[in-house]
Amino acid sequence: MRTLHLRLPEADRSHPILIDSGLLDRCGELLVRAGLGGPVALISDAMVMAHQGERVRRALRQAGIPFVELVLPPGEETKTLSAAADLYRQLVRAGLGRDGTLLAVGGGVILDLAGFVAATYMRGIPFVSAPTTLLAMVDAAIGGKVGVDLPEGKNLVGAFYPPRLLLIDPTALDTLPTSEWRHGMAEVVKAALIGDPALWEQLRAAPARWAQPPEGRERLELLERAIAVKARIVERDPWETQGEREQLNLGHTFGHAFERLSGYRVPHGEAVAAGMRAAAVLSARLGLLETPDLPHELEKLLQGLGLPTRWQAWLSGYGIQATPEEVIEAMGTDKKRRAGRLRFVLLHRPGLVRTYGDVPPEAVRQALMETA
Ligand SMILES: NC(=O)c1ccc[n+]([C@@H]2O[C@H](COP(=O)([O-])OP(=O)(O)OC[C@H]3O[C@@H](n4cnc5c(N)ncnc54)[C@H](O)[C@@H]3O)[C@@H](O)[C@H]2O)c1
Ligand SMILES: O=C(O)C(=O)C[C@@H](O)[C@H](O)[C@H](O)COP(=O)(O)O
Ligand SMILES: [Zn+2]
Repeated sequence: MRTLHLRLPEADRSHPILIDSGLLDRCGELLVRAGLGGPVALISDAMVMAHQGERVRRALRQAGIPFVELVLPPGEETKTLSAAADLYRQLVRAGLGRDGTLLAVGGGVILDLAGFVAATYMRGIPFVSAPTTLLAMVDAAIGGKVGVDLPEGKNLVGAFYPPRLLLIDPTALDTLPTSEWRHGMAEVVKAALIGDPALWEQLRAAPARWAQPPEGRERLELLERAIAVKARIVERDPWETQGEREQLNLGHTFGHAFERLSGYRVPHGEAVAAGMRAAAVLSARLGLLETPDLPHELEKLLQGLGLPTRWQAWLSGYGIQATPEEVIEAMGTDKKRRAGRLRFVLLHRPGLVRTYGDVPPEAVRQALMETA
C-alpha cells in the first residue's frame, strides 16, 4: 500500500491518502482504525452502487459498522443545493449525529456534493472519500474543495473541507466506462501541463495508449504522477489565497462557462479539454508561449484521447448553440474575478503557467473564434 500525507496548515485537517488495490473491500476496517467506527451514511450514485456497491457494503458489515445508503441519480445535474437539502433531511431521519461519518463513494459529483453536506450538516461531521473515477482520484478527491453548482455559475457554493481519510482503489476503475476514463485524462493532461513536463512528453508520445485505462503498474504510476502535481500545489496554497492554487483552474474559466451554458449537461472533463485548448490559443495570442507549437500539440493530444478541442462544434453535438459573446457573458460569475475583471490561467510552457488579470476582452473573443 502507498500512503501519502496531505499536509495542511492546521494539523487536524491534514490527512492520509491511501492508494492500493482492494481498499474498497477494506474500507470498514480502515474506518475503524482511523477512529471512525460509528454509524456511517454511505453516499453514492446508482451507477457506482451497481458496480462497486457490494464491495463497500460487505466491508462495512464485516467491520460491524451500522450504515444507511443514500443513493443519488448519476450526473452533474445532481450537484445542486436541492440535492444537498434532501440529503440533510435523510441524514436527520436516519438519526445520524456528530458521532457518525459520511462516506462518499463515487466520482467528482458525489465527492463534491457529499463533502459539502459533510461540511455543513450539524456544522460538520467526519468525511471520508473513496473516489471511483479517474477524474476524482487525480483531482476532485485531493485538496478539500467541496460544493454545488448554481444555475448562475459552477461551484458557486461550497467550502474547503478535507476528508479525514482518502481511499484510492485503482481497481474501482475496472468498471469505469472508457468515455469516463477519457474525461479524467483531461485533468491528467492539465496536471502534466501545470507541473509535470516529463508526463506531458510521455502522454504526447503516444496519445492513443492513454485513451484506455492501462493496467497494473502503469495505471498506478499515472495516478501517482497526477496526484503528486495536485497535492504539491494544494499543500503550498490550500485555501487558494496565495494565487498558486488558481493554476489548477487551467482551462476552467472557459470550461465552467461551457458547462453553465449547457445547463450542466456536458461532462466536466470534456469542458476542461475544450477550455484548455482555448486557454492555450489565448496564451499564444498574448505572446506568452515559449513553445509556439503548444496549442497544436495540445490539440493533437486531446484529439488522440478522444476529447473535444473545438468548443462550438462540440457543444452543438449536445444540441447547444452558443456564440463567443455568450461564452464571455457566462464567464461573468467566475470566482477568480477581481474588481469585476476576469482572470485567466495561461501557459508559458509545459511546467510554467501563471494567472493574468489584464487580458483584453478582444483577445478572449479572438481565441474563442479561433477555437470554435
Ligand atoms: N473538488 C475538486 O477539486 C474537483 C476537481 C475536479 C472536478 N471536480 C468536479 O467533479 C465532477 C466531475 O466528476 P466525474 O468526472 O468523476 O463525474 P461523475 O461523478 O459524474 O462520474 C461520471 C460517471 O461515472 C460513473 N461512475 C463513477 N465511478 C464508476 C465506476 N467505478 N464504474 C462505473 N461507473 C462509474 C458515475 O455514475 C457517473 O455516471 C464535476 O462536478 C467537477 O466540477 C471537482
Ligand atoms: O482543486 C482546484 O483548485 C481546482 O481548480 C481543480 C479543478 O479541476 C476543479 O474542477 C475544481 O472544482 C474547480 O474549482 P473552482 O474553485 O474553480 O470552482
Ligand atoms: Zn476540473
